[in-house]
Amino acid sequence: LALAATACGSGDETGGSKSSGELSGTVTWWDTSSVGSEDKVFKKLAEGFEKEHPKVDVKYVSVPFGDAQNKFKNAAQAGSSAPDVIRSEVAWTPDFASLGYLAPLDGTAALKNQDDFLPQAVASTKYEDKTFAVPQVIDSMGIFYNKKLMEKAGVEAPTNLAELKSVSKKIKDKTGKTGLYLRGDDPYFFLSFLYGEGGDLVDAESKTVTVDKPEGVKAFKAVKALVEDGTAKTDASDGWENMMQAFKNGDVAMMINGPWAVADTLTGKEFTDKDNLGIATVPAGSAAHGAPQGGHNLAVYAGSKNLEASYAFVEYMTSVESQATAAGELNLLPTRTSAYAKKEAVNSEIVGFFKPVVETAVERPWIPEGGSLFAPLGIEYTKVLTNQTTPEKAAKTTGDAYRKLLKDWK
Ligand SMILES: C[C@H]1O[C@H](O[C@H]2[C@H](O)[C@@H](O)[C@@H](O[C@H]3[C@H](O)[C@@H](O)[C@@H](O[C@H]4[C@H](O)[C@@H](O)[C@@H](O)O[C@@H]4CO)O[C@@H]3CO)O[C@@H]2CO)[C@H](O)[C@H](O)[C@@H]1N[C@H]1C[C@@H](CO)[C@H](O)[C@@H](O)[C@@H]1O
Repeated sequence: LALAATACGSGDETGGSKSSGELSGTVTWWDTSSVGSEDKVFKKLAEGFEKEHPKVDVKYVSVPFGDAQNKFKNAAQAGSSAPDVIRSEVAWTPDFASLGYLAPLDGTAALKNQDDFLPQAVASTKYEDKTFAVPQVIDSMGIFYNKKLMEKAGVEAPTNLAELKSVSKKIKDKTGKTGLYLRGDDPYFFLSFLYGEGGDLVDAESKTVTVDKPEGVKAFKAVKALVEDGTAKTDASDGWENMMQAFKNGDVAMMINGPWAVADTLTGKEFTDKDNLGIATVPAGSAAHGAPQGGHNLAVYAGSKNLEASYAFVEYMTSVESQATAAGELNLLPTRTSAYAKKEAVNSEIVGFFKPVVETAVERPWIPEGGSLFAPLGIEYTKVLTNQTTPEKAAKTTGDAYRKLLKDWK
């Protein structure tokens, strides 16, 4: 497969699979999973596919989550160097599908036992009644806590914002540590507070922007107060690194995060005994209680020259067995109902905790613009947390930006 090795596209030179039915050629796969923890497991799964299809060469390419969406759009638009398969985050999928960059999968080998998938995971793979991706992982958020630190302070995991404040005060008094690390450079970490005040970014049903309603202002006030009263610490940049270091080193007792953070968390000195990691549902706000739905799908590039092998690869990587492996080795949540019955998933406390959480996670509008709502929100969210704007202005500015993005929405 020397040719395949040089193929930067989708195995044009090898022309893909022969009609003989035996799959062959190259499948280039852009994987956005975390390097150093998740990527090892997914690479190994891809090698398993190659063993089953010795004439197929999977070219594994690790692409950082923050770069992949635009990198794929640019490559697909240029019609060259786009991968055959992309790990497409739930909000990217309708965006790519609306641009015609994804192969419809209905009736192909990529889609097996479709009704085995969780309906809320399937939702982000549909566009104009066609299926453009296969759900790989689903996730939501919870409050991670350091049991030893909590015990030392004589406190339990907080169930609402008032308790979050009082628990953090006791932690500070008894251990000198800050209660919560609140990620300030990624607005996804604001959503559970927005839902907690009974708010949301938009209401897709009625095509109404809702982030600038009173509930949105209250949510911005709530997170501002957490930082101002010392309950939480935050950063305007390098939030992921700072949050993970602070929690892994025991500099903070709690962080709000998701299953994708577990593998990395367990490498922290505070969690060599993994039983020291506790996870509870996010704290409720003054009006409601909710966590966002996230996750990733596998999609096939519409211009792939090796569709058959790509379909088979996607099916393999989203199969019950592959999902059980990801659950067992990385505590990631399957998107197939049947995978939750596999022993790897049953034996994962984290999967057991998050299953009901993802089942009740707040649905997001799977519209092409859905992902674009985060950039303007992120700017205002970070400015609120660093005292560069007021909650009222942040809500209004974000709402105005949304109405420019979402034509004819109220
Ligand atoms: C700003 C971005 O807003 C949105 O993203 C939302 C997202 O929709 C939310 O769902 C949520 O994602 C969860 C995610 O569900 C959750 O699984 C986890 O992901 C783990 C993986 O699990 C882990 O394996 C590993 O990969 O690492 C992943 C990340 O840790 O955590 C994610 C949240 O971090 O939150 C995202 C917002 O962050 C847009 O969609 C864009 O992404 C946009 N960025 C663009 C911006 C363009 C220029 O403006 C720039 O030019 C473009 O190139 C950039 O793409």
